[in-house]
Amino acid sequence: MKLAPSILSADFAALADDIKKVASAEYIHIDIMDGHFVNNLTFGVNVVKALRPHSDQIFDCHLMVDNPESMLVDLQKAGADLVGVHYEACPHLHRTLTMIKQLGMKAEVVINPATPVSVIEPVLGLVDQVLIMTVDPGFGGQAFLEETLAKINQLAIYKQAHGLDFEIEVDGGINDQTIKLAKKAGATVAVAGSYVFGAENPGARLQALREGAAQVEAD
Ligand SMILES: O=C(CO)[C@@H](O)[C@H](O)COP(=O)(O)O
Repeated sequence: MKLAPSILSADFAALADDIKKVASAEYIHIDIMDGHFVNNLTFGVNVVKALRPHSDQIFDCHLMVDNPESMLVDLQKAGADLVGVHYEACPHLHRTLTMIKQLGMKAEVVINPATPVSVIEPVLGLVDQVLIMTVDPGFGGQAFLEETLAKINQLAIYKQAHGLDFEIEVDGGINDQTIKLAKKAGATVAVAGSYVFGAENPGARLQALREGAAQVEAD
């Protein structure tokens, strides 16, 4: 499984130093929140740009914002590799995902825990990654919602049945135990914030996640 440490739980005064502590991860997960779509405000395009010279990892930008289309060009210039937009924030989802791809970035669609997989079926042929939120977005440190496991599994089955090729990412409440449930259900990428950056040694936490995931076979 690929790992995506979320800098939402890193030290905001030392982000460049903190991402070096998770250099063994495939992705850096960057939660961009606008205080409208979710009730929290984090960082924007300027932070993506400032961090870019400090890492060669995939910058996985999760947009928890209204009107995400308005920041796509700037995100591309800042060095984002993969951009996730919420189904719940995009009335013209097909167009928004196409715009991400035309800008040369990988496109991801994100759904909240209460949103069914069926609503994104029309865009699954377009995307590089689907993010199934395993908590309601906005804050780190929440408990993994086990109700989302059925959706992960449903998506994995749909992907296989239709011969599609996208990663299935999970985000929220991931630790060395819940990563096993997510992998068994079919997830291929795991975001983890507080479990990684809340520890003295974030690198050791990544290793624990890898060991947890290695103990299970996907369904
Ligand atoms: O998108 C979000 C929260 O909205 C996440 O990326 C959090 O950063 C996950 O934090 P933990 O649940 O792993 O602490």
